[in-house]
Amino acid sequence: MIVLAGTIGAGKSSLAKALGKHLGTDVYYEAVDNNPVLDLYYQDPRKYAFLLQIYFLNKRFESIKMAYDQENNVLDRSIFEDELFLTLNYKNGNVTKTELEIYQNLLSNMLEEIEGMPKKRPDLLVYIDVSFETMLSRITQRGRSFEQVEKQPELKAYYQQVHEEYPIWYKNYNVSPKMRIDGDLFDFVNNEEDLEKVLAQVDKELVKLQLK
Ligand SMILES: Nc1ncnc2c1ncn2[C@@H]1O[C@H](COP(=O)(O)OP(=O)(O)OP(=O)(O)O)[C@@H](O)[C@H]1O
Ligand SMILES: Nc1nc(=O)c2ncn([C@H]3C[C@H](O)[C@@H](CO)O3)c2[nH]1
Repeated sequence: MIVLAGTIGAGKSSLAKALGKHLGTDVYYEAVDNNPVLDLYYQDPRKYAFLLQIYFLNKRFESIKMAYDQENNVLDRSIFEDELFLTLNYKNGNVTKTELEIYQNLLSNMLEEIEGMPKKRPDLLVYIDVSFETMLSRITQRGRSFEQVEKQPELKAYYQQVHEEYPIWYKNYNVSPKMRIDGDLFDFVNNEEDLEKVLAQVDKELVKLQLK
């Protein structure tokens, strides 16, 4: 199991798709399309932050259970990143202390369930690192309406916070082997050569871990 990690718009879904094709495995995407809470959250984070956290956590757990039934697969964003968003929402006053504690308790219960599963943790976490400028331009380019800074200028400060938290989160992540991909340097979406280079980096790591 390979999991993709990284800030909003880093390229997780894009690389997950390419890795799935390259390795011939299924890909479990993050629940964004048909998510009934995400656009509400962007309109009113104070009202919807807790509900969105619960929604994502539940979906993430669902994907993990399905993914664990198969030998090989790729997951778009890890369950371990959810707390980063939760903590930020707490810092920003969007979730209360009680909500924070209830969520953390639920998360640790869910992680205990995962510990009981045959495959306890990912084989490899692939972290896509991008600059703040790249993050913003990718969000603009992708064009999900509720994420646009042009419409809601205050989102820029939130994106800055998310971007600042990610390197700290990655540094502290120690659940599985991990590797970093430079998402500024490699255009693995439009440039075939870059994609080959990135896939080769992942393959090299898989060989090192005796997974390929
Ligand atoms: N390395 C790259 N080079 C050029 N464009 C990229 C790269 N990675 C992603 N993109 C583009 O950036 C946008 C965001 O990519 P993607 O949806 O894969 O990000 P994500 O990390 O899954 O985002 P989110 O966390 O919001 O779901 C898309 O338009 C995609 O085509
Ligand atoms: N608040 C919050 N908590 C989460 O756990 C979480 N996971 C993803 N997202 C947002 C980021 C992108 O807009 C979009 C796609 O990644 O969904 C989240 N937002």
